[in-house]
Order: sequence, then C-alpha cells, then structure tokens
Amino acid sequence: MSGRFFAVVGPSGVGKDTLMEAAAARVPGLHLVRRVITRPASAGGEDFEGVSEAVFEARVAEGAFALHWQAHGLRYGVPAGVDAVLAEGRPVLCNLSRAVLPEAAEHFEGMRVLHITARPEVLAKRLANRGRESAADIVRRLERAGFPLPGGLDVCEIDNSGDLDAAMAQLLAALQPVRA
Ligand SMILES: Nc1ncnc2c1ncn2[C@@H]1O[C@H](COP(=O)(O)OP(=O)(O)O)[C@@H](O)[C@H]1O
Ligand SMILES: O=P(O)(O)OC[C@H]1O[C@H](OP(=O)(O)OP(=O)(O)O)[C@H](O)[C@@H]1O
Repeated sequence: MSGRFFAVVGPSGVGKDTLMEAAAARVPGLHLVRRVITRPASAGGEDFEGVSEAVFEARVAEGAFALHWQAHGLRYGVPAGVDAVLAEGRPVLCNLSRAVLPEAAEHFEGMRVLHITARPEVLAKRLANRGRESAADIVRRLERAGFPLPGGLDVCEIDNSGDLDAAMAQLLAALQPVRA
C-alpha cells in the first residue's frame, strides 16, 4: 500500500520546520521532503537545495517536480522522487503553500493537511528571533498569516502557540493511520 502524503501548512514563523524535524526524529521511516528553492543555500533554516531561477526553470521543463509554486518572491519545488518514496509505503511530510493545496490533493491521493497555527503576536516574535528575513520581509509574511485554507480537504488543526511538546503530541496523533 502506498504511504500517505502529509502537507504541512501555516503562516511563516509558526513552527512548521521545527515540528517536521522533531517528528522525523521520533517516527521511524517518516520521510521529510528536501525542497528545491530559489534561495541562497547559505540562508539557513530547513535543509533545502538552493538553485538559480534558470536552473529551477530547467527542472520545471524536464518534469523534475511533482509540484511547484511561487511565494515570498521565491520559487519552491517538490522533487518528483517523492512519488517513489510513497510507493515504498513510507509516510511523507512536506512544507507546502496553502495556495497550492488543491493541486497537491490532485497529485497525492489521500493527502492529509496538517494546519499549524499560532497567535499573531507569537508569530511576530518567532520570525524576529529566527532572523532569516529582513524587517520588511517579516511584515509581508505576517500580512499573509490569515490566508484561508481551500475547502474540501482533510485537515488536522495543530496549535503551536505554546510549548513545542504540546504541538508535537497533536502532530504525532495526526500522523496515525486512519481507521476504517
Ligand atoms: N513551540 C515553540 N516554542 C518556541 N519557539 C518555537 C516553537 N516552535 C517554533 N519555534 C521557533 O520559531 C521560529 C520559527 O520556526 P520555524 O520552524 O522556522 O517556522 P516556519 O517553518 O513555520 O516558518 C524558529 O526560531 C523556531 O525555533
Ligand atoms: O502560501 P503560504 O501558505 O503563505 O506559504 C507561502 C510559502 O511559505 C512557506 O515557505 P517557507 O518555508 O520558505 O517560509 P516559512 O518558513 O517562513 O513559512 C511555504 O512553504 C510556502 O512556500
């Protein structure tokens, strides 16, 4: 049986990458997607492949992505190799844009959305502490915080306003197979 694709979404600074890494350390076999991004490889944060616009465009043309989108002035791609990981029966976690969810649901059958949320003042503080973006970029990311989720999806809400362990418990529960 093929593994399940879990789309991790939510506003910038909410803790998506932190939770995904903690989950991978706890759940044997769980695969974290290494995204391709047109961001300098030195930017830090998640483990990703940093490429130029031209390289990204060439990858799109050769069908190297299962899914790709644009956000924050950057381009993001999910390598097509993720389909082989799912075919091995492994669960997959991937950080996606909320805007790309309808397309993702078409590609990944049985996809579950893990919607991570936190109070606005918590987001602002976390982004400032993370220090990866400029103040102007942080303002733009906070403006996007309330972006609504498209309807018709299988969504689990996970509140990460408080300590990480509380959100991890919710995340681990959401990864459990659905019982018939
Ligand atoms: N529950 C939490 N409590 C305190 N700090 C957190 C918590 N979750 C995440 N963080 C911190 O908030 C910042 C943003 O987290 P990150 O995982 O990069 O968010 P995202 O990937 O959603 O943008 C990071 O510095 C991270 O260490
Ligand atoms: O359409 P949205 O749901 O607002 O998402 C926009 C982008 O933000 C996140 O990227 P990234 O991981 O670079 O940013 P973040 O860590 O600050 O969330 C997410 O993976 C999308 O690529």
